Amino acid sequence: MTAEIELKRLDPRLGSEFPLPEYATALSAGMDLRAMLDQPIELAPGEAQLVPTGIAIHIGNPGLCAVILPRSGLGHKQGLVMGNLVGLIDADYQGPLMVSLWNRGRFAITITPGDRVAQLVFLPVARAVFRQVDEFERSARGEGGFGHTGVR
Ligand SMILES: O=c1ccn([C@H]2C[C@H](O)[C@@H](COP(=O)(O)OP(=O)(O)OP(=O)(O)O)O2)c(=O)[nH]1
Ligand SMILES: [Mg+2]
Repeated sequence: MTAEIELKRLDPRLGSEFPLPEYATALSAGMDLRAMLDQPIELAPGEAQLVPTGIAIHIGNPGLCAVILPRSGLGHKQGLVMGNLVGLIDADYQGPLMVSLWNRGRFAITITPGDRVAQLVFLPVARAVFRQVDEFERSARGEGGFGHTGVR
């Protein structure tokens, strides 16, 4: 499925010095977001900083949202992940798209302007309308949860 999404280029270096976010391969689910910093920053172990991506998007469709996820290489090898674990972009958000970069590792990480630091994934959303009931029709799981099926 493809979806047309409005995008504003907030940083003029995008589309000139650096490409705008794009899918790297035909079937990529995420497109990388760049750290559009004025100068390099160093994230000390444990530190988080809010970094602009240089774009704004307006999804404008109640059936869609976007999430900002770590890149697996940076997240696993360097410990560069999101300070909010996952960023959720509402369909009515029109502000600058920001990434919270958190160094969860043990060594300082330097981020250079234009580095691809996270990825943006568009997802379908179901909007719930709650219907209050007194009892649920019994399901196979019932109230079991939190590991009640064991590990093996
Ligand atoms: O990593 C992120 C997470 C969120 N946002 C923007 C888009 C999102 O629609 C908005 C609000 O996010 P959220 O609802 O998760 O944050 P909140 O703390 O509940 O803020 P608000 O009170 O504005 O809803 O902030 C980002 O730019 N980057
Ligand atoms: Mg909110």
